[in-house]
Amino acid sequence: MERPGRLLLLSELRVRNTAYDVSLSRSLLTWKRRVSSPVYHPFRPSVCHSVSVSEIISVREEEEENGSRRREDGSWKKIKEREEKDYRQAFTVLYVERCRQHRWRCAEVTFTCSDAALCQHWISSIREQLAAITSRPKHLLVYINPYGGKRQGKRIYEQKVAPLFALAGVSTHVIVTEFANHARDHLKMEAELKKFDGVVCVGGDGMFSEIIHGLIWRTQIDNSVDPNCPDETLSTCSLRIGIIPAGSTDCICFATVGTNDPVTSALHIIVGDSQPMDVCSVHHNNTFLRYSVSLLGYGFYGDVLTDSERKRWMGPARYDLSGLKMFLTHHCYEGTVSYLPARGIIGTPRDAARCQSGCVVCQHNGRLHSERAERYEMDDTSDCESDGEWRTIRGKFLAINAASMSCACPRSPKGLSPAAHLADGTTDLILVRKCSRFDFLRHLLRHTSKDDQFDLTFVEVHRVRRFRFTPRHCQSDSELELDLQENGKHQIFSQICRDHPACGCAPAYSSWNCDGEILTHTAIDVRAHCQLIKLFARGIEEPPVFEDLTNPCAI
Ligand SMILES: CCCCCCCCCCCCC/C=C/[C@@H](O)[C@H](COP(=O)(O)O)NC(=O)CCCCC
Ligand SMILES: Nc1ncnc2c1ncn2[C@@H]1O[C@H](COP(=O)(O)OP(=O)(O)O)[C@@H](O)[C@H]1O
Ligand SMILES: [Ca+2]
Repeated sequence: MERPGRLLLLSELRVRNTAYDVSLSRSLLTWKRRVSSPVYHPFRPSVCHSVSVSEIISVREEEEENGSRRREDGSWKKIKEREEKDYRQAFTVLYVERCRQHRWRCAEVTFTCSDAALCQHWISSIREQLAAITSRPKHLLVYINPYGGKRQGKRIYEQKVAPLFALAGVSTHVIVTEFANHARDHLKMEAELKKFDGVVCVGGDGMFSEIIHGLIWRTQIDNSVDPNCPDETLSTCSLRIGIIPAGSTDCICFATVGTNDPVTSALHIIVGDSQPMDVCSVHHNNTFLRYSVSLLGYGFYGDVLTDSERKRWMGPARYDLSGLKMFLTHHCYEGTVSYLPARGIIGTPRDAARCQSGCVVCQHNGRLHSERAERYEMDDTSDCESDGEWRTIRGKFLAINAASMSCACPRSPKGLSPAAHLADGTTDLILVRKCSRFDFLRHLLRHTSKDDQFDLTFVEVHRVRRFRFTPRHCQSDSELELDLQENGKHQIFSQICRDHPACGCAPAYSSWNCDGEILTHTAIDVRAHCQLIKLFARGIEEPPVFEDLTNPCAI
């Protein structure tokens, strides 16, 4: 919490008919109960509240008519003659209140004063402070997927989000999508982006994916960048994106805000938070396929997604059923993974520390990345190819996953890669080699417990800037020959496995799950782009240990 700084206003006002010293500085609104007697009173401790100006949602003048005051819901409350005789002028401050598990709520406090001019002075002073915050959005473009998750997107927006935007004076242009890719194409070709301060996505990870595809594509075209070239340095998108969770997994919202709660997300949008985020571009043979911000998964997660699409009618529960089915199926896939390790950065995928609000790892690695990009631009060489040495791994895998962020979600609150960073310009490449069903179950279960899912002999994890994958059936003859020379014996076993599918590594083909969408190709080239987009979020906040120590009133 910030220190109050120079006071702009200090008055004696009342809250529920009790006298308070209320002060306003550029950073804080504080109200402290007046102590009538200097004698220490154990049952009536000095009560002090403070709220950061940056977390005030709005201020409302309370109307008074015939001795009654209008409540927030529009009903009228009689003013008690005896109690508030001289305190009939009132204003209400609406502000962010933190609840359990990273949830935010809109709380309010009503101050009464004896003097109409003083009341107006308070209202206008708070409004002036709010108007001076330039990072707050005033006009938003909202896309609602009415069919995401439990099909509640429209209701969630209308009942929980729109009233908060109205309170905060945020105007909106709302589009309820009519078909898949409606939002993406509207952003790509039609939307008048100059009119807006941000885009809001009401839906799940798949819907968010549509939004970033529209925005990133449009930004590249506007800046004459060729999105088909995997070596191009992409232009960063200026518009921030807000996510109102209304999908099935909602991992991007969970991993950037800490909870899947529409009110919390709406409040992060209103206060104008900003969280940069890495984006991976996925290419096949120098042709652009898709962008990914969370999970790129081949094998297990690709198969779960493919199977679950046929069960969409079940809603979010489809993933549990398909997850169980694919676990029992236990397919393994052969292929070659090559990757470019991230060099010079701080942080590893095995760190105990997590990416949090104001993360120093993201700041440091982000700076490093832009310095390098500037240097490479002057040298006119591609940053990726000259960045280090490629390493290659051939083998049979149950899953090949790349997590550009933790991918924390209600199913796995620590995520697929708990120490991954939102904005460090890297992705964590997780290789789960062929193992028994029992071992794979141990690995999966560790996503839901404190145990380290990477501390198993058949799992390896690398923090990378770029990687390529070629499934065995797409390898060229020369690559296959190289395989044979390197691994002749192993190839003979491969043949035996093919003839006996029960062993679990029959040459089945998987697909890539790219943020919840199935990719059309399996041989891919993936590159992490540091901080390409920004969200209306602030990363995961550390819960306060001792509330009072953070409260300036207590110091
Ligand atoms: C026996 C216990 C097994 C527990 C395993 C839990 C591991 C869960 C990790 C989930 C990571 C999810 C990463 C996010 C993926 C989403 O992009 C994608 C689409 O989401 P949406 O558009 O909202 O539907 N969701 C999935 O692919 C679902 C994966 C579920 C795997 C069980
Ligand atoms: N109006 C619509 N009709 C059908 N599909 C849509 C519509 N709007 C968006 N979609 C698509 O629905 C898919 C799933 O959306 P999403 O909001 O992520 O829900 P879920 O999390 O349940 O998968 C996305 O691929 C998106 O492109
Ligand atoms: Ca990252």
